[in-house]
Amino acid sequence: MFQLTRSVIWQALERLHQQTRDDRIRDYFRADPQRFEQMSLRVGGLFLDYSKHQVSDQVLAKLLELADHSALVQRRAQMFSGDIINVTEDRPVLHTALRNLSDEPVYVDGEDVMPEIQRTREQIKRFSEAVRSGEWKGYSGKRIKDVVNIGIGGSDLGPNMACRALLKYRHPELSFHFVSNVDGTHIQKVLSRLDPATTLFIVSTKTFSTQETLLNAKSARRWFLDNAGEDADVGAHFIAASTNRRAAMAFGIREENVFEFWAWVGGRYSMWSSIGLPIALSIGFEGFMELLEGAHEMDRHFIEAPFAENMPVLMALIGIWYINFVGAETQAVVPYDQALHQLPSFLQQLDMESNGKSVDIFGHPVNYKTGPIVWGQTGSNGQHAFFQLLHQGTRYVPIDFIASLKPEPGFEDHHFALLTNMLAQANAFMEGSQGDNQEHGQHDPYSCPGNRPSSTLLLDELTPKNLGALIALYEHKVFVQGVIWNINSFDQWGVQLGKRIAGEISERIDTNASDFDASTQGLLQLVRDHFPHHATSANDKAKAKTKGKGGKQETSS
Ligand SMILES: O=P(O)(O)OC[C@H]1O[C@H](O)[C@H](O)[C@@H](O)[C@@H]1O
Repeated sequence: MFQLTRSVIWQALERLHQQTRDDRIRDYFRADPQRFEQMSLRVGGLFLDYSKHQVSDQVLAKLLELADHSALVQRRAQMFSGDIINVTEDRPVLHTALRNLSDEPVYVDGEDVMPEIQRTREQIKRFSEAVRSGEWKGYSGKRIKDVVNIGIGGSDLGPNMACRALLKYRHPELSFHFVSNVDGTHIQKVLSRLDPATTLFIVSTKTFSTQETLLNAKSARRWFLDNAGEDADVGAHFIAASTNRRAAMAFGIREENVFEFWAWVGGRYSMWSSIGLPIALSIGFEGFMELLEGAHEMDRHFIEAPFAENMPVLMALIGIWYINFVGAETQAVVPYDQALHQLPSFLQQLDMESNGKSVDIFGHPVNYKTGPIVWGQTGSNGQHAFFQLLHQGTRYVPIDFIASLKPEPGFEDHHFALLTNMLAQANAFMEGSQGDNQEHGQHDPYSCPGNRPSSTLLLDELTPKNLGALIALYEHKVFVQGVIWNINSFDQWGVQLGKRIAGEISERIDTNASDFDASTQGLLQLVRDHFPHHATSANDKAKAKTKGKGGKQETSS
């Protein structure tokens, strides 16, 4: 069996790490005046500078060999052409088809999926135009003013992040709200500010079985019925984005208002599908198409560019260098752009749910590190919160700085300060500073060690198109890493386990839970005291479930 860590290239990379571990990044620049030109590239409206990394030319060449000798070319072709690469769920992975703007067909089980994707796009177009123009009326004849997306995970983070990022393109008479947490205070707070007669709810859930989303959707419907319309009016205020048409209709959503998507779209890759409906409602269908276009262009780049000039491949390889050879545990993402403040959360799910795996595609445990801990928040706020640790702490954290060049009219001075702060930080992380006592070999509290690496990603402007390209870039980076680690980036059995146990615990609220550990039993007892009324209903449900055993297993998200 092929073992990644025993391969000649892997071992050469380990040796290279020993040889270069004391290299200073700044010395690479001194030795090579062309380093910035050579280690930066542009794709459409995105510019990546990856020169400030502790990666010598030799290391980069060896990392590229690692990619050349991996299954990347083959797996990339398999993904784009609809082969079953999500092996544990027996599915293709085709978010790229959702933004396929070429005339090329994409086949699943011998059938071209492009016509149905186009049909759904048309449906999104018609609906978003009707709501935006005011032609779509609520039950009392008023136009929609507020849109509430109810969803969680991939059914929340993508549209939420994109709507906020593209806020300046928003329809001036529409406001957007995102409810995800099962904590009732979340939905309560949102509803308290809304008028049911002018509110549209989008129940966004691939499976239509996610507990948090269903509870929030039911509370929203109850609020609507208590404060406004009747059952027959629900259809004018609730629509769904789901693969589970039947469950959505059982909820009271009209068949024509269930916006379909397909099992081969993973939750965290779904903002290009009907899950992106809030984006189309906010910025208009044309803007939504521009988002798809940006992603499609990045897809083309990913397919066509040689690895040495391929933005997602280079980002993935540099990440692998830090994770597997240098030993970094985390990856920080710091957008110097307030509109991108949800981006770290989005990327956290994208990366950690995809590559948080410890067995390879054959089910064998891996003996190397896989996906990093992804975290971050906007600069310049982060500078005044956690940057201290990055500058002087004992951890080694590679950083992705992200910013858009074009300032907001009227706020040029703010934007200038924002960008110069970002450049200053990237420089300071690399250069560090020497304290006065350095030469005496004493520990100096003023000195910063430097040699901390970063990438800088610049968008010409934060447009729908550039945002689409940015997100597709990270999707492919995660994909490339998954291929090199030989893991399945498209399942999420850990999350499914949590969902299953949550169901089991809630069913045990009034029964003997002795098969759970003592801690869970003890804690459950404390919970039980507060929910005596739940006991009977949970028990009934448990009995009903036992009766109905053997039913079809719910599809995963
Ligand atoms: O869209 P849903 O079926 O409601 O699933 C929502 C979310 O559920 C889980 O958390 C999965 O791990 C996510 O990938 C998914 O996006």
